[in-house]
Amino acid sequence: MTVSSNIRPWQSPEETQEDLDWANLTIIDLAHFDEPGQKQILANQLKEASNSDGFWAVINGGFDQNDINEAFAYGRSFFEDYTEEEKKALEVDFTTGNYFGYKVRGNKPVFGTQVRDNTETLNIAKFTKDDTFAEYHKNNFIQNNHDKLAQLSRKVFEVARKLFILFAIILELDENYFVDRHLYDDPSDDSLRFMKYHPRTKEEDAQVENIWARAHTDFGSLTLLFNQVVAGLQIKLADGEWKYVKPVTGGLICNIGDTLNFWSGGYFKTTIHRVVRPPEDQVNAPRIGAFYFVRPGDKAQIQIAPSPLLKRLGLYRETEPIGGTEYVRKRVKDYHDVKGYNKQADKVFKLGEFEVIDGFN
Ligand SMILES: O=C(O)CCC(=O)C(=O)O
Ligand SMILES: [Fe+2]
Repeated sequence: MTVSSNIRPWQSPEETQEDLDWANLTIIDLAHFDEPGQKQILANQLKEASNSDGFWAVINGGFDQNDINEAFAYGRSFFEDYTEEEKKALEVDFTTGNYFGYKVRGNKPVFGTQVRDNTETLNIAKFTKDDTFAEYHKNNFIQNNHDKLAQLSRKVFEVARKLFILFAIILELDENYFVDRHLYDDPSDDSLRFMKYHPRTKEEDAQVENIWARAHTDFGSLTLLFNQVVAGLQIKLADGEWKYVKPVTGGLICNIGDTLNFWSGGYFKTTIHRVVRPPEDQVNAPRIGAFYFVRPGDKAQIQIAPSPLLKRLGLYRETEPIGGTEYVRKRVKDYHDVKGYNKQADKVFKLGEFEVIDGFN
């Protein structure tokens, strides 16, 4: 067994010198969140972002660039310090629709070619008070770093909790409307994710239109991405143009997923995004990703929130509630329990009145 209580420090790769077409992300500074009057100010800023690009960056939510580098150091340790056998001790079983554990690289062909996907992924379930997900923590990496990962998972969730308060304020709901539906200690398929992209050759990438992660929207309520220095993540703006997400030192890049979009009657935008082959000066840099995905669980019934704002805007209607976990598992299964990653352009995923476009060109 590889014991790695000594995690090697992470050296952030150099930023690209290429002049890429960057998106203008709003920066939400949480430094003064708890001071009187601040939440309303931040809610106004977030309203703009969530209503237009659906992506923004958070700073001072308890993370600085050192904390972010530390998270990357843990991610790298999993991918590089553990054997295939140790990693596979906890392998994802997509037939169940839960996405906990390890997904090997290259398990599926892309766009009907011979080229295979280039990502290794580890999804770490929550560390709740009742240890609800203990069975999904059974691998050497998680065991060796249990307390640290538990701390990291809760700490990043705290940023999401603050954002949920702002979303409720925007919709003129009780401040805890979304907080109560996304409690860390309630069971839900949230995950702290580490991901590693393995560069392919130029020729291989050309066969799959240089796509490293096909266009999609995120399944859950909120996604937080630890500042990614290696360019490649692109968002699709309302005018159809793709823009790169620029690194934000010390920032967490956040975006709205399909469930929060539904909860808000479509008011909070869920933005299509993808990952393309990085620029040539970064293509061989290690592209490790660290994320937190917040997803509704059993206690969260997804339905359009009875928001005064949505009512005024004509976006409110009564909807039949959908169980959070039921939705998440069906969606994961539908997306991943397949023979290959194809475009499936305009394919629709439907559960009750909840419809999501699930494939894009
Ligand atoms: O790796 C990235 O930059 C984004 C990946 C992503 O969109 C996802 O895993 O949902
Ligand atoms: Fe995504």
